[in-house]
Amino acid sequence: MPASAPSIPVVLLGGFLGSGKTTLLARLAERYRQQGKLAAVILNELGDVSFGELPEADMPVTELLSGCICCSMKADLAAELLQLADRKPDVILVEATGAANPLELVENVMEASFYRPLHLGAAITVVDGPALLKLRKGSRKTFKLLTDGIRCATHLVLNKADGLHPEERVELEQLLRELNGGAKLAVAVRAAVPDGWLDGLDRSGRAISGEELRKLQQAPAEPFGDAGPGSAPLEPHEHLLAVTFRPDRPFDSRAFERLLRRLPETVYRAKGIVTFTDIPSRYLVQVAFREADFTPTLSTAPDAMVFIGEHFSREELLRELAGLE
Ligand SMILES: Nc1nc2c(ncn2[C@@H]2O[C@H](COP(=O)(O)OP(=O)(O)OP(=O)(O)O)[C@@H](O)[C@H]2O)c(=O)[nH]1
Repeated sequence: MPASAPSIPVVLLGGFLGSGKTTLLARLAERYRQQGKLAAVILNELGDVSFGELPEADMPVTELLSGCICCSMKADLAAELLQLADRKPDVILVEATGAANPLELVENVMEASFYRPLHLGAAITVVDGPALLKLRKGSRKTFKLLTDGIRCATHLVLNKADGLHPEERVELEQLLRELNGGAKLAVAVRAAVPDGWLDGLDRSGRAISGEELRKLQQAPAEPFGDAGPGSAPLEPHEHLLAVTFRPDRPFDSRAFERLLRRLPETVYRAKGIVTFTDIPSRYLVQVAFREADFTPTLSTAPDAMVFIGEHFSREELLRELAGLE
């Protein structure tokens, strides 16, 4: 590698399932487009299908499906980063799965930087405010995944502020500052972060150093919550389950909505494309913590839904879904 080769910033977008990573990614991609910069994108999904949630844009987009770039697809991430670096984009945006172990991710990007002129420009963690309030009383492993993500960020977005009471917002801002006082914090609705927050996002100045990373890995327990002490060594996220359903035929929209409302609370995320018998358009369906969004779509991808969560029965869910048809 020539010593003078300009280093390409890698911007990591992490955050728990459904927190708003893709929403932020679309905003960042649009910002770079307006600036006449080439952004390359790596999208990672735990499930084996993707639903084209990014708006059409003239940029290289690579999808890594059926695994997580923090662990099982670590080598795929490295290979993609190296290949993309050879195309010399101005920035590489990497959207992780909502289940990724953030510290592993940071480490994996840093490893790739040994082989090509690239560096970790920023590690953004998007936090779903209302979900964080729920999850701190829930599963310990999931809460730890969330707080690890908050701790290792250079930039934090407290998203879905539209679902927070003012006092909850203050409480969460305080929690985020306690967990990571050094990160640049933005409070946002639909990941609409202020311009100032984005300035210098891809600069090489503030990135996590190896020493900081080691400190994070030894970080002490969470300051509050029912999750209990969190100083145990990093755990994988195998407790999270992803189930894909591919319907053979369209079904009734009302029965589907009823099914979504009946899902266990621990099915944190569901998304997909479906065709209904009683409505003409096909729909992109997004469910995050029981908040459902239906958007008409012109996608030609086949119908499929992915459900991600913990402590739920794959068989029971698939049986209920099959009952819709
Ligand atoms: N109410 C509300 N909904 C939001 C906000 N930001 C995003 N959403 C919705 O939350 C859902 C998930 O948003 P995404 O951007 O797809 O989240 P994600 O983190 O990329 O999701 P995964 O990668 O699947 O984990 C979508 O239905 C969004 O429209 C927000 O600030 N407020």
